[in-house]
Formats: sequence, C-alpha cells, structure tokens
Amino acid sequence: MPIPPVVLAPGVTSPTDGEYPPAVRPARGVNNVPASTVQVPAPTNVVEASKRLAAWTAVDMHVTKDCQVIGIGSGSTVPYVVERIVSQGPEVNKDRVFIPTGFQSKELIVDAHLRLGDVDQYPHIDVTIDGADEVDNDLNCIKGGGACHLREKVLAEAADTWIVVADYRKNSEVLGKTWKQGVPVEVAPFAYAKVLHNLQTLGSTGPKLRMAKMKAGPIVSDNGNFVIDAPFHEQEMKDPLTLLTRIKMLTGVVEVGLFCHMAKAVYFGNQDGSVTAKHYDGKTDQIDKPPSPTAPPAAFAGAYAASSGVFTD
Ligand SMILES: O=C(CO)[C@H](O)[C@H](O)COP(=O)(O)O
Repeated sequence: MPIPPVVLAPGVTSPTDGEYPPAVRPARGVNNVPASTVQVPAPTNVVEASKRLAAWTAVDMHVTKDCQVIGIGSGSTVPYVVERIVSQGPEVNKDRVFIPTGFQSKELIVDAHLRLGDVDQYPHIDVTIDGADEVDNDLNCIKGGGACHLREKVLAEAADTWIVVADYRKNSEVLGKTWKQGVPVEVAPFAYAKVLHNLQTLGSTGPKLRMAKMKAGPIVSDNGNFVIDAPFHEQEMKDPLTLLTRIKMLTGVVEVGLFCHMAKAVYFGNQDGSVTAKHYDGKTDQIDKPPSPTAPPAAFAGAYAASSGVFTD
C-alpha cells in the first residue's frame, strides 16, 4: 500500500525539502526564545512550602555560576528546584545543559526552555539535585517512589556534587521508619517472580510487585522494567549498604533504591519555615532565614549567605 502524502499546514515545508520547521518547544538560546515562566503552583500547605524552602536553599547554595552541566531529579520537590534555577535569569542559564533523570524531569526542563542534554553526551555533571523518600542520619536514602531510581543513581554517580532536597517528613534516624512500603527494586520483567522469591530469602517481609493505578498490570519504569517494593526489618535497614549489596547481587535486579554514602548534603524544609542542612561530614546547619518565597531574586546574584538570608556575589 502506498503511504499517503503528509498533509502540511500552509507555510510548513516537509523535512524532505531539506528545511525543518522550528522546534515546537525550543530551548533558550535557540531562535532567541523568550525567558520562560515556570508554572509551579504556589504551595498551599505546609508540606509543599517546606519542599520549596528546601529546594530553593539547595539551589542557592550549590547551583553556582560555574555550574554548566546540571542533573535534575524526579518527584514533587524537584519542580521547585527548576523554578529557582530559572529565577537565576536567562543570562546564566543560556549556556547551561540540564540532564533529566526521567520523563517527568525531561518535561520540566523542556517546559522551562532550558537546554536538554543526556548523560551519554555529558557523563560528567557538575551538580545533580534530587528528592528522596527517606534519609537517615548518615545521609543514606531510600529513592524510587517514582520508579526513577536507576537513572537517578546514574546521575548521582556522574555528578561531582549530589544534593538531596526533601520536606521534614523524610528526615529519619533509620531508613524504613516512615517509608513503610519497602525498598524499591527495579527488575527485568521476565525475572520478577524469581527476584520476588529471592528477596523473601534475603529476609524481605512481603515484597510486592508495584501495580499501576490507572492501567491494568504492573507499573513500567522509563527503562521498560518492573519495580518490586521490598520491606525489610529494622535490623537490616540499619545497615543499608550491606542490604544494597545483597539485593544488587540477585540476578535480574537492575537497580536498588538505596543510595548509600552518595549525598554531599541533604536539605530538609521544616514546618516552622527553617531549613535543616545535613552534611556528609556529620555537620548540621540550621538555617533560620531561608530564601523568602515571596521575594525570589530578580536575577542570579551568587551564593546564598545562610546567616543573613541575603544573596551575595
Ligand atoms: O526517588 C524519587 C523518584 O524515583 C523521588 O525523588 C522521591 O520519590 C521523592 O519524591 P518527592 O519529592 O515527591 O517526595
């Protein structure tokens, strides 16, 4: 059967003519695209407000002028990260490249008219900022609530600096205290039943294949894999690196949502409007005057001075 000719809108030429129509959603710096407006709804509750405080503070501290390749994580806290980066202004953003950890963050980057790249072009990232489902006192994290943990870990490892942003509910002493559904384990689809069985052998208490909400059957990750949620007793969760190693050795496992000894700092937004910053060296900062949600900087002005709450060059 012959393929029917493509019907083109008036004035649009076919790619076969050697001329391509302009990109539908071009990046900044391409075709003089005007500055984007990132449409992140203003927080309407304390949890959302604390996510934004954490995200804004982390951006102000770590996304400095010299950061050119920036990894963008997944989840509901990350849109505030992109919002704050955009507020640094078009001049500083026009030459930057942003690497997503999945479909959601790719859309965030494109919608913000930031330049999209991939980790195969940029295996060396200056800074990646991501969310987490729970963080313990040693900055070990459970991640993968959004089933993005394979790409998230690749972008965390590729980054000179990996920073986590979260609301106060994620700040925990031991993993598994608040995140009860288990450790997310991405598996090759054909191996899921065997991995479920093996996770039980490792001591998991009722591992479950994660099912989709609006689709019959399991959720499928951005990589075409399934995800198992595997709860473990507190004893195992107290040593997440050993648990990670044991789960990762199971054939059929693609990646485990335990991120151990990777974060340089974790920023928690608190209910009282402060931010707690926990650092890899065990230090903790209490930032009582984080960036004002009502007064974002008009343009990028350098590092955030935690003590005074002002931006300096
Ligand atoms: O790991 C993730 C996705 O795989 C997210 O970063 C994690 O689920 C945190 O999300 P949120 O910011 O919505 O709490």
